[in-house]
Parts: sequence; structure tokens; C-alpha cells
Amino acid sequence: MTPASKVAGGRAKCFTREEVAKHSTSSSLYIIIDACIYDLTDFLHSHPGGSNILLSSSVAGKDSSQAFFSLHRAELLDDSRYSRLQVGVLDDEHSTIQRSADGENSSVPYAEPAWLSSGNTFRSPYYTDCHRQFQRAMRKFAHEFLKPDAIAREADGQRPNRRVLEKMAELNINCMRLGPGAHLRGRKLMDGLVNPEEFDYFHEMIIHQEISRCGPGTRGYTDALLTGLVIGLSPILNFGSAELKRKVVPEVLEGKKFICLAVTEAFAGSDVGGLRCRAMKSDDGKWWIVNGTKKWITNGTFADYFTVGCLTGPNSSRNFTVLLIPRTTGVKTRQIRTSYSTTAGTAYVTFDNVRVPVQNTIGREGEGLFVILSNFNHERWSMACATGATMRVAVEECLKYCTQHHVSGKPLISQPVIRGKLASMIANAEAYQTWLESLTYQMCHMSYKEQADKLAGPIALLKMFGTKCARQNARDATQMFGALAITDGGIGRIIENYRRTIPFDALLGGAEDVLADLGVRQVIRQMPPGTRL
Ligand code: HEM
Repeated sequence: MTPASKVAGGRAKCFTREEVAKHSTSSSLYIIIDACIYDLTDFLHSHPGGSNILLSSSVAGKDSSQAFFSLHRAELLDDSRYSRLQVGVLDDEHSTIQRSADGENSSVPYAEPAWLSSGNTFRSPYYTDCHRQFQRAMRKFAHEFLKPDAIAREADGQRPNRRVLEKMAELNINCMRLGPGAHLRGRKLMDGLVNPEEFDYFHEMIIHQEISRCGPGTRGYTDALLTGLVIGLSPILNFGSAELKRKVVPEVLEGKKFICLAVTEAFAGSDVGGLRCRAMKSDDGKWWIVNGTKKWITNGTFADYFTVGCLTGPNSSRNFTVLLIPRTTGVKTRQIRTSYSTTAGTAYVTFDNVRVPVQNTIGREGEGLFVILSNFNHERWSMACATGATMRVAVEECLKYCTQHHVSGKPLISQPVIRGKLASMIANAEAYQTWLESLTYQMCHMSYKEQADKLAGPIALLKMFGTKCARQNARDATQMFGALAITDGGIGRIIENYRRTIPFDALLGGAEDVLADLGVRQVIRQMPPGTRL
């Protein structure tokens, strides 16, 4: 970008460095940033960093590019509140700051998974041209539609904008987030970019990864963007009766109704064996009468439907049944405040003598554990995709910060300890994505039932590994950014959000330790009998 093109409202006035130097007092204060001239006279006293800094002899009337980029995010200069301060450009000089073009893949090393590395220099056995085009389209969509909404909703805590949800429905993005299958038949996917028959789990992975990096530092919004649909509608698609599917699936996929998965409870967390919410049949056998509570239900505050795990007899996994409960008499939700934004609509749900038609049973009575556990595979894998993408965002933030921020006159990257941390962050991101892709490839070649049987353990271990890597990366990133990583706003705002919200990835869909245990229990089941050293 040439500096001239940035000037608001037309032709840029050209200045020499000597002319700029004449404006170095509070009655007329200019500075140079990246070959652009800013008039800070009126802004001086509202500058959050103070006025005396701007009036100091090394800044006033001088080229302050290095000092500026050491303390601020480059995007600040695109904000209309500050871009209007630009009054001209330097005569015969050009901008040297590389900004990633809007909605483009990043050219920072390791900011993207290897298959998207610049110039397509890394080959991959998994991705076709169709996947590449699909990724481009998703990145563009996320940038245009999701990013502005993500930033606004994260701040005001409200639900995603209806227009955004309608656009997602129009492109059938929500439908694709449920994976390949019959529900895609006859639909125009992403404006016809991929045939329903061609759509595979790599396309779906692209959707999860692009959504989760749409507005870095907006983790709550990622869940607000109908995570409840991804985990709450799948049981209906896979185990619901034809009638239930006919009624519920279209209105949810069209974004007219909202759904969530309600399994966890205050008593039991995600320990399905310890749940207490009960459903008893009415005397005439036509209704379930549901009583109990659910907690930490993502999208629960605005859900019209709840896919609920209930005990339908004495405490035993054989008496566990899944029901679809509409928001009706006796259903109440209240917002829970978590460490991320209320935009996700995380709810405490109470069911008081709620009457639910027996036709709303998902799968067979007493076989709910299989419904929930097999659904967990897809849920955990989709979360694992997102974890991989945000790890890249953190790597990109750190690489940029450590090269642009100076300490004692030297860039942070000149410190060996910082390079060591970056090496570990990059290795985690690369190793993790490689395992994720390998398991995704297995999913592409297995039926839903086979996945439930063969991949529950590996997916649990994958997700555990991902969140361990991500939490370690968040720790390293926090050390690099220092107190900026615990400050809301400013140059560290994305790492601040990442550090604060990465525990969500490590808890939702099964806590890291629970998944580790599940993975190893599956291993033990598969040990050949009589194996000895
Ligand atoms: C166009 C010029 C500038 C604008 C629009 C601007 C704007 C801002 C804003 C909005 C903040 C709040 C934090 C953030 O959002 O990043 C800030 C903080 C700050 N600015 Fe500036 N600034 C400018 C130039 C400079 C220059 C040239 C210096 C120093 C040499 C400077 C030093 C600081 C400092 C020390 C802080 C506090 C940083 C912190 O809290 O960590 N600013 N500035």
C-alpha cells in the first residue's frame, strides 16, 4: 500500500522530513509513522499514553515508526478515529509496513497450517483444489461477515447478528458443520463451490478452523456462532425418528430456531454416570415428565430446543435416554457469567415437570449413552480443529510482537530465551495439526458407527494433546507479552483473550484429564490378551 492511498478524502499532501520537523510543539504537532504524516495537535491531550510522550524530543516532528509499532497494533491506524489524523505523506518515500491484505492468508511463517503456507510450497496428500478454493471462500466470508460481528458482540455480549446467521444458513455453512452425509443432499454448498457428494471432513475442518480464527481474541463469539447447533442437532440427525427430523432439522438449519446440547450438570460436570436429571413416563405412556437441572449449556439462553440426557429409571447407564425438549412450560434458562463473553449464551437450565411427547425420544429408550458418546466424537473433533487454528493465531501474534517490540534498543527476538519459546510453540502447532489431519483422514474413510467404535480413544487423546499444547503456548505467549497479556485492549489484546479463554477448550467437551483417561482405557481394552514383555 502506498501511503498516499491511506489519506482520507482524496489526494495526499506531500511533506519533506524538514517540513514535518517544524511542527514539534503543542500548538502544532506532527509525527511520521510509516511514511505517513499525522497531525496530533488536537489528539495530544486525549492520547491514552499521555501527552508528554508525544511532545518528547525523540517523537515530536520526528519519524516515530519504531516507537509506535513497539507499543500499538498496526490496525489502530485503520480505525476511523485515528486514520482521520493523517494529513499527508512523505515526499518520495513509501510505506514499508506489511499488512496482511483483508481476508487473505497470512504470509507470516507458521501462521497457517503447512498446506496453506505461502506459495503452496508444502505438498499435502489430503487437500485437493476443491479444498483450497473452499478455504479461500471461507476465509473471505469470515473476514467480511463474521469478523466485524465477532468484535462487536464480544464487546456488548449480545447474540450474533441475525443477518450473519441468515447468511450462514444461505450458504449452508451450518449444515456443513454437521459433517458429510444425507443432510447435505440437494443443497447448494457455499454457492455451489463443492458438491454434497464431494464434501468431506477436510471441508468441515476448514469451516471450523476459519470460524475460530475469524476475529482473533473473540473466543466467546466462536461459541455464540451456534456451537449448540453443531453438538445439539447431530444426535437428531443420527438417531432421531424421521418425523422428528422432518420437524426440527429444516427450521434449525435455516437459522429460524436455535438448539443446544444439555448434558452437563452442577452435580456431575461431564461425568455422564453421575447425572440426576430425570424423565418419568406419564400413566398413559404418552409423555415424559422431566425434572432436573443442567449447567454450562452453550447457547442455552436463546435456545428453542434442548437435546437433553436424562435418567429414565434407577441410576444406571442402561437407564439413560436422550430427549428433545422444546422451550415450553416448565423450562427456564438463566445466563451464567463465565470467563468469556456472554455472547455465547451459556445457561443454567431448569426443567420443572416439563411434559415432553415420547415421540421426542432420540434413539431408543435406555440407549442414550451410545447416542451421547458417539456424538462426543464429532463434538471433540470439531473443537480439536478450532484449537489447532487458534494456536496458529497465537504463533503469529508472538512472531510479530517479538520482531517489532524493542527492549533496551534490541528487538525481543534477539533474546535466545524468546526464540526457544517460539520454537516450542511452533513445534506444538505443527505436531498437533499433523495428528489432526491424520485422524481426519481416518474419519473420511469410516462410517459413523466405525468412528464411534474405533476413534473415540484417539480423538479423546488428540483433543487432550491439543489443549495441552495450546495451554503451554498460551503460557509462553504470556511470558513474551508480559503484563500486556493481562491487559484488556492494546497490543496484547489477542493474547490476553487467548490466555483467558484457552481453558474453555481444555474443559468443554470433556476435561483434559477425563479425555486422557478415556483414551488410555480404550487402549487397555484393545491390548491383546496374554501380552507380556
Ligand atoms: C497516530 C499516533 C498515535 C495514536 C493514534 C495513538 C493512540 C494510542 C491509543 C489508542 C492507545 C491506547 C492503547 C492501544 O489501543 O494501543 C495508546 C497508548 C499509548 N501510546 Fe499512543 N498513539 C499514537 C502515537 C504514539 C507514539 C508516537 C508514542 C510514543 C513514542 C505513543 C506512546 C503510547 C504509550 C506509551 C501508550 C500506553 C501503552 C500501554 O498502555 O501499554 N503513542 N496510543
